Amino acid sequence: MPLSMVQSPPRAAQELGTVRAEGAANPPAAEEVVGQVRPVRPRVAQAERILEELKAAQARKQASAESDGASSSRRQGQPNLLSPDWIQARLGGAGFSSSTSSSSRSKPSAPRSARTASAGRHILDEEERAIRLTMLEKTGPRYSVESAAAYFRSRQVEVMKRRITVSMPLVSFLTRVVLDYQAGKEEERRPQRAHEFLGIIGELGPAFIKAGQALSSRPDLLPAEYLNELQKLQDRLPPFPTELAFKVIEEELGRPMSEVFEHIEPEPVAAASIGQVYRGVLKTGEKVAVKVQRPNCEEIIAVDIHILRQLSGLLASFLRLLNRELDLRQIIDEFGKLIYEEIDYVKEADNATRFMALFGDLDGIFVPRVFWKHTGRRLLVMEWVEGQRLTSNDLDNRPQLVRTMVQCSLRQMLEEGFFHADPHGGNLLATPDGKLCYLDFGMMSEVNQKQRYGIIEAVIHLVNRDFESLARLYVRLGFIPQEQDLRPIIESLNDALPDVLNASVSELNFKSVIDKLGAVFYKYPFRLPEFYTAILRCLGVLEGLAIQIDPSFRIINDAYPYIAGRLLIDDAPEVQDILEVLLFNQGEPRWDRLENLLESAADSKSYDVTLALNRMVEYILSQRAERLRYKVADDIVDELDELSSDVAKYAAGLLVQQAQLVSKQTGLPLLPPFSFLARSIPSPVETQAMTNAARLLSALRRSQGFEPARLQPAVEKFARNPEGRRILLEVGVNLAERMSSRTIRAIFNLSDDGKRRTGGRTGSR
Ligand SMILES: Nc1ncnc2c1ncn2[C@@H]1O[C@H](COP(=O)(O)OP(=O)(O)OP(=O)(O)O)[C@@H](O)[C@H]1O
Repeated sequence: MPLSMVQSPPRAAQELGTVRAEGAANPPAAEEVVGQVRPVRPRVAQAERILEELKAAQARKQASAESDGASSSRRQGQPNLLSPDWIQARLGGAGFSSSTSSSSRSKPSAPRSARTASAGRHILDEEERAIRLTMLEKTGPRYSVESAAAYFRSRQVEVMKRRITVSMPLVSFLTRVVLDYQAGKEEERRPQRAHEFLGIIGELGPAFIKAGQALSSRPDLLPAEYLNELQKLQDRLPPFPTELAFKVIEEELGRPMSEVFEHIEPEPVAAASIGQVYRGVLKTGEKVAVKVQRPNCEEIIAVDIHILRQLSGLLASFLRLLNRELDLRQIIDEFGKLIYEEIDYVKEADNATRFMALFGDLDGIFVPRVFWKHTGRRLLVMEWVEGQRLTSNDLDNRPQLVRTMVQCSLRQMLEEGFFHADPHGGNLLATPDGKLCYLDFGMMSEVNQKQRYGIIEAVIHLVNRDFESLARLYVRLGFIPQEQDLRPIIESLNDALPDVLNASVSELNFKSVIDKLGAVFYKYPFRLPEFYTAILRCLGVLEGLAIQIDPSFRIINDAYPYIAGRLLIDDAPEVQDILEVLLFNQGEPRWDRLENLLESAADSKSYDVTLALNRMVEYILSQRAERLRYKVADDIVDELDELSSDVAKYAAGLLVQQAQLVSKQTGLPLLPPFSFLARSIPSPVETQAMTNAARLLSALRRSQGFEPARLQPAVEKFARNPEGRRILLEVGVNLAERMSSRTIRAIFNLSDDGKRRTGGRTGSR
């Protein structure tokens, strides 16, 4: 693969950056750019001196705080040592903005909790990050169509050569597919063509490999055969020469490597499309992983995206012949933004720092620390982690590691909304002390609160096979256009999923659900946002990895209890909306679903049943449940009435049975009242109402946080509320009425079959 196809001048990336920063229509000539020197060197010494001062001051501050128990430094008028302003002032302030604004694309600085969360081990990371950012270029590489166009205007010949290399295999491939289509053989030949496509993409270099990987999780764009082939794309390329890597390291450090590293092994431990990783030791003694970007990586990627955009019209006309209408430019631009994030190692370091702050202290999780002081846009220095691959047979705690991995991923996606979107085997290690270590923070994804609720809702509808609600949710989330007729989609979902979902929750294989859903996404005009495809990919990868370790593993087995627990304890209005859709059908309670939810949630560690019951009380008393609560109360009366009658009959039947046994063993006649009861009471059989109640009680008892005493405040709250009192009174009176009428009927031996309710829990099953 001609990686060096576009040989740019040494500072071409900087030039791209210059054009970006200035938004100039005419790019500066390459020679002018080569002459630019970044003001890194003098600042290194200066900033390091400041860092030393800062560390010393920090130590003094801590010591004084420990001795007098107060943060006296502030009171004595000392500056806030962490403030970017202070750092900037010490640097002379020339043209550098504050740490957080110095990179407009960077995530906000790791939250303060980062320091408390990972206290001790990483106390100075944030300060080092702030200092380091003042030394780096203001912004990292940023995807800009205009800047690329301006840059490549003066490099037409190189672009043309690359364009021929790229377009030949792509156009010839698409021609073959169109011919298949016209011959009515496209579906039949799809697996073969998908395989050819994989070969072509793999040969075209980093931008295409990354694009192929991104496409592999886009069921709305490609059929399953292509997705499956593209998922095999190996992000492994032959390593580039170590001398070049060391050159990049020195450029990024702004000084000789020997000033920072005691030693770096000459052979990389891994080489991927964007960079390669070396193992080394810092002068200060720490073992580190040194990730170095391929030389000219930004230009290699920029030219390919530029060419893809140029070819988009032609490619789209091929797709039209296949009856696919796609906005290729928009898709390419989305991809461009993603890949540009990946080639900025400061962004990756930011991700790692943020990830550590959020998850580094969780039980069983390890996140390596970033050495900010030595990290740059093309160089990432991280703590070296000794560990084995998760799939290694030598590990004896693999099932535990899998559970930790799944629980941590769910927490990332559904609680914090910041998740590792590429948790494959190479990015997860098992450490010698039994922890799960995450590596490679280049591909992270974010989900906002609303989207998180959307995911929870989608899983709930899927598990309950409520495809109508699922389709409506997709419209609400903007995956399907508003005007789309939903009936065929609901039908397709129904047709596609019953086989899969007929399995019990514990047998449900997530990959097959994704595949079947994917077929529907492909057939109808779905446009899936990045967060959703990232989640599907992440869950699919997790399940695949987990199954390698434990073939019986089903991700939904761990995910559903977690989601059920979240639903029951979260009091956000969005969650109440989901619960209403789930638990009521046109005002009729669906008790079986509540029961399933409570049962599933019982297996979740992050769920507290007392909290859930309190939430239910609050909900029932709330304004929004006004129309539902009396229906709920009626059903409870039915249920208790039926249950008490069944239990009484069962107990009486049991007594009679025992008496009959004794009479048989002793030869004595059956005495009253047993002789009387034996005529009217059938032998004891556990009824549906009793089974349900037993299941419910057992689920409550096994739930985290179940303590009857803790329920008291909720009960009191209910009883003190006027509406609650009215409901209690109504339940009490109705129940008493039913019971007395039942007793009278029993005494006079009248049948009560006609009185049995038809609705309620058992009735709605
Ligand atoms: N901190 C570390 N400690 C030990 N090994 C590491 C560390 N970081 C990276 N590695 C090794 O280098 C390999 C590649 O690292 P990483 O995944 O970060 O690179 P990449 O270029 O982004 O690759 P890809 O995206 O294909 O996974 C890892 O699979 C691991 O073997």
